[in-house]
Parts: sequence; C-alpha cells; structure tokens
Amino acid sequence: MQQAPQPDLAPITRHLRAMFGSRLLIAAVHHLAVFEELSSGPLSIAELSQRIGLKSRPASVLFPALCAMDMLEVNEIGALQITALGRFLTQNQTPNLIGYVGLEKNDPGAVEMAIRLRNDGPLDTSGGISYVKEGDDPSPMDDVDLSRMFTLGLAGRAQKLAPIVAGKLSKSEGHLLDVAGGTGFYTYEWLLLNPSATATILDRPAVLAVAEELLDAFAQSGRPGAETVKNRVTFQPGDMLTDDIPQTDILLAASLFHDWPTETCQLLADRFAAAIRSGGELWVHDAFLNDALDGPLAVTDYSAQLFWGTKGRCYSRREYRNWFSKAGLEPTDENLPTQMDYGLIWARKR
Ligand SMILES: C[S@@+](CC[C@H](N)C(=O)[O-])C[C@H]1O[C@@H](n2cnc3c(N)ncnc32)[C@H](O)[C@@H]1O
Repeated sequence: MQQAPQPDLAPITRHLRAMFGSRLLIAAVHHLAVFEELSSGPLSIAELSQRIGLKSRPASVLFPALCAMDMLEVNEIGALQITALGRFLTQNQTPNLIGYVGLEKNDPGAVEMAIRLRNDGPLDTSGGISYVKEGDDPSPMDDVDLSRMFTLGLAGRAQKLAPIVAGKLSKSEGHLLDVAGGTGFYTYEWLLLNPSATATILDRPAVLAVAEELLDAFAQSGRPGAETVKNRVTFQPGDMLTDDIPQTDILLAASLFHDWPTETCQLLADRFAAAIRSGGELWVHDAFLNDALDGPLAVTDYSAQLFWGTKGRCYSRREYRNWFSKAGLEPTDENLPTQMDYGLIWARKR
C-alpha cells in the first residue's frame, strides 16, 4: 500500500515562533519607541540602534522582523524608514494603533523581550544558556537532567527532518562528522543511505548518552540496514570551540551556528574548514534570513526565539557564505529547501 505524503510541519513551528515576533512588535512600539524615533525621517541602522540603545545582535533581530512585518523598510541608501503601514504606529497619525497595541504592553513576555533587547540577552545567565557550552561557564548541556530535556526536545524535529536532509547531502563512502549532533538522527539516516560510510557525532558527554539510547532504538527499528548503522558510529565527547576536531570528508552543522554570535560563527567556520579533508564539504542545515535582512517572517520570528534563548540568531546565506570564504572554503550557490522553513547550503574545500 502506498504511504500518504507526509505534511511539512511548518505551520506548527510558525505558530509557535510567532509569539516571539509579537513580543518584538510590542517592545518596539511601547518599550523602545522605534516608530517615534523614525517618525521624522529615515535613520541609518547604526544611528537608530544607538538612539534606542541596541547592540548589533538585538538590532539584527528586531529590524529584520519589523521589515518582514511590512512596518519598516530599507530605503535605496540602506537607511531604515517607516512604511505606510508602520505610520499607524506613530503619534502624528490619527487614528493610530498605539493604544490598541499598548493593551499588551505589560505582558510579561513583551516586557522581558524589551529587557533582553536592551541587554543583548537575559540579565541573569547564572544557570547558563540553552544549547550553549562555552569556556568554564555553567551549561545546561553538561547537566544530566537538563541536557536530556533539551536534547529530547529537539528529537521530533530532527527525526522528521533527518530523512529529507540525508537524501540531499552528498553520497559518500567516506566519513561524516556531525558536529553538535544532538540526537544524532541526521547521522543515522545518512548512514542508512550510505552503507559503506562511517560517522562521528561530536557533542557534550551528557548529550551523547541520550544519543546512544536513540541509536539503540534506531538500530532495533527493523528498518532494512538499520542494524548496520550502530557499528559505523563513533561518539566523541568534546568541546567544538576548543578541542581538536577530527578530520572528515563531510562535516554537517545542523541548527548549530544559530546558537552563537557572529564572532564565534567565524571561529567555528575556521575550525570546521581545518577539519575537512581536501575535496571535502561543509554542509549547514538551518533557517536563513533573506540576504537583504528583511524577512522572511517565519525566519525573523525564529530569530527572535533564538535571540530569546541562546547566544545567537538566524543569519542570511550571505553571512554564512562570507564566513565560509574567509575560512578558505568555496561556497556553492545552491539553496536546498528541506521542511519547517529550513534548508541546506554547502561549501567545498579544494
Ligand atoms: C540546537 S542543538 C542542535 C543539535 C542537532 N544538530 C540538531 O539539529 O538537532 C545544539 C547542540 O550544540 C551542542 N553544543 C553546544 N556547545 C557545544 C560545544 N562547545 N561543543 C560541542 N557541542 C556543543 C549542544 O549540546 C547541542 O546538542
């Protein structure tokens, strides 16, 4: 019997992430006065950021989101200006919706979003930041219970996307390194399609304990070839920011760069480029902003969610390709959509 086609689960993730976009809008109107600042004319991104007290990361989350909502736009000289729609969020416009939006201004999520925008992150980071292990700072990824909770929280997403991603990655008889591989599902599915290949999953030790359990279940699933996958996987506990990264033919970075600020992204690109053998490939699976940093809305909402919970945000393909080029890799111009607003880009090493 033929299987019914599986739906793209994007509507679920879009509605989930829309909450963070709403918080940005309320914070912009009522806590940061973005529209009032722009009401007398366009401002450069740097000038507007400075006036409302935003560093580069929060500015790169907020302004693309307001552009995607069609309330701001970038003019021909690269300055931000209010659109015909956004005008209805300024005092000079009668009627306007400032009061109506203001009914939500004390919503705890909107208030906290304003705090995080101004502070470039939460005020209290003593418990560590989700999905991030950096230096000696405490990390939930090194706590047995929290790392299990965070890793299993991503399991369904990875399980759904992994067969699609695996089918689009290059075929190989060589080695795949899945950096910050989490559950490992991308690796298991790829090994199923590449029966002579081997793979390493690098992550924090507590995360890999969960991945090993999931691999056991995968190997016993009864799917043809699944039992061979187990012997072809190596689990490597480590710190991708400081430890030696094993040499590989294909390196996969899935939902990885978006947890980190731009400087760390360049460091990671450099480290990954060094680990890839000549002729090898770096693949990124993520959700990408438009190169013009003005949308799409699903990704600006996601960027707000990542801003809220991690040290990163969503980036454009152009931003990724710049890091790749600076790392000595040759970015290809392929854009391969997967599902849930994610896609693949890749670069090769000569
Ligand atoms: C958002 S998850 C992505 C997991 C997986 N690639 C996926 O798409 O489902 C980020 C992963 O990065 C790992 N990670 C964070 N900091 C790390 C570090 N310094 N070294 C190695 N892994 C790290 C986390 O433990 C977590 O599993």
